[in-house]
Amino acid sequence: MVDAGRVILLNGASSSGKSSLARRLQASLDVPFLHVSSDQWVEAGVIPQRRDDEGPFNWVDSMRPRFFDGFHRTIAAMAAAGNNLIVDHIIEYPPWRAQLAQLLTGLDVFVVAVVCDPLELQRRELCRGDRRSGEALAHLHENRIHELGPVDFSVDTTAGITTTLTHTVIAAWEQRSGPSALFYPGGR
Ligand SMILES: Nc1ncnc2c1ncn2[C@@H]1O[C@H](COP(=O)(O)OP(=O)(O)OP(=O)(O)O)[C@@H](O)[C@H]1O
Repeated sequence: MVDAGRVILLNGASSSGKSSLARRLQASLDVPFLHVSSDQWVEAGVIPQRRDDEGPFNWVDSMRPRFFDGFHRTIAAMAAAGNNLIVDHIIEYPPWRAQLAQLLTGLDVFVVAVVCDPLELQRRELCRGDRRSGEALAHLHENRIHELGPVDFSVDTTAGITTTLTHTVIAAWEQRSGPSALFYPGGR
């Protein structure tokens, strides 16, 4: 039996800087961590381009729930195989958080809220041009992703992801004790 990997779970709105922070953490940590994101699957072309509103290609009601159900299971599977993971994710709904808590029970998990000023989120969204306008604010105000339950640590990327900020996250992770806040009851 291998020892399970440790999981650092970054949760933040689109454009909050999760992927950028994940890469900085990966580069700074003294042990290898895999950076895992559902975006990587999307960018690799796993999803068929056809996304009809009805029938088997219906994305919103049919394919998307299964896609993320499976993505959540892969996090647990990769960690169980002994991989340390930095998971870059948007926990959009209370059942997603509950499922992650259930799947990751018994593992060493550290949940980090990646927050950013809404105006800066909108600015980044506009600049990058590869995200739907309003997506980041929808994560904050419709999904209320930062109200789904307690976290272990929180970082604000509004002023940039500096070496100091990266080391602050690593120091907090190194000082973690007891079960992750992920396993405490959710917020709303
Ligand atoms: N601190 C920052 N200051 C300025 N720009 C940033 C900062 N962090 C990230 N960006 C830029 O904002 C955009 C989004 O960053 P990133 O991909 O890291 O966010 P994300 O939270 O992973 O987004 P998504 O969930 O949409 O994939 C990128 O173009 C990135 O270069």
